[in-house]
Amino acid sequence: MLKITNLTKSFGGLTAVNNVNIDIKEGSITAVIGPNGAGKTTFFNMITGVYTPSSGEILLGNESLVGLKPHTVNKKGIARTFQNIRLFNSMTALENVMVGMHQHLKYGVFSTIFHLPKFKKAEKLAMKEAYKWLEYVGLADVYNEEASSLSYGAQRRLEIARALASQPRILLLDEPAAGMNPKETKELTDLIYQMRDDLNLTIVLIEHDMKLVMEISEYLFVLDHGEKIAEGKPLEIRNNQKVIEAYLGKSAVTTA
Ligand SMILES: Nc1ncnc2c1ncn2[C@@H]1O[C@H](COP(=O)(O)OP(=O)(O)OP(=O)(O)O)[C@@H](O)[C@H]1O
Repeated sequence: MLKITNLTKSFGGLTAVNNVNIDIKEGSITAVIGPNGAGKTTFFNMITGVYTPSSGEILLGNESLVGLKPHTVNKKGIARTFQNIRLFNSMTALENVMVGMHQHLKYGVFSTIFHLPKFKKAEKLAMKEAYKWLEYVGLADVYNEEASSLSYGAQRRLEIARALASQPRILLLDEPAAGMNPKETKELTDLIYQMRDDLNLTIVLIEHDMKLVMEISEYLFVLDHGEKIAEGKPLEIRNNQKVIEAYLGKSAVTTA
C-alpha cells in the first residue's frame, strides 16, 4: 500500500535517513523502531509532507507523495499523531476533533463568516461526527472539557480521535504509548487492534515500549543511524544480532 524506495533525508552534513526501503502492507500493524536519533520521526515527517526527501520515492498505491504539502497528504488518506502531543489546549475535546475534520467540511468561507444556515447545518453535522469519534476512542464523557485538563493518556486518545476524523486509510502513530501507565498502554493496545479491524486501517507506529511493539506488530523495520538494519517478524527482530547491538552497543554485547 505504501512503498518507500531509496528514501534519504540530509540536514546539512547529517544524513538522518539514508537510502531506506520499506513496504507497508495494507491492513497491517507495522512498527518502525530504533535507538534515539535513528531517523524514525524524520521518516514519518517525509511520508506526511513535513519534510521533502533529499532523494527517493514514496508511493501510496501508484501515486507519489513526494513534494506534497501535509494537508494534501492528509486528504489522500494518511493521518498521524505526534511524539509531543499537539492539541489546541484551550479548546474542548470536541472542538479539537472538529479541527481534524475541517478538510472534509463542505461549506465555504462566506457561509462561515456570516453563519449562514448552510454553515450551521454543516457545523451541527460536524459536531455529531466529532462526538462519534470521541465515543470511539472512549472520551465521550469528556467531550466538553478543555484538552489541557485531560489526563495524559486521554490527550493521546484525543489526538487519535482527531486523526481518525480526517478519515484516513493509513494512521501513523509517533510514540503513542509514551508517558502512559500500564493500564493506559493496555487500553491503547486494544484500541489499535480495534481501529485496524473495524476501520480497515493500516497502522504504522514508532514506539520505544518494546513490550507493546513486540506484542502488537506483525512486522517491524529497524533503523539505526538513519539506515535500515533489519526487518522481519517480532521473533526474528528480537533475535537479530545487529538489532541487539544497535540497542545495547557492540561492546556490551561482546563482553556479555
Ligand atoms: N530539522 C532538523 N534539522 C537538523 N537535524 C535534524 C532535524 N530533524 C532531525 N534531525 C536530526 O536527524 C537525526 C534523526 O532524528 P529523528 O528525530 O528522526 O530520530 P528518532 O529516531 O525519531 O529519535 P527519537 O527516538 O529520539 O525520537 C537526529 O540526529 C536529529 O538531530
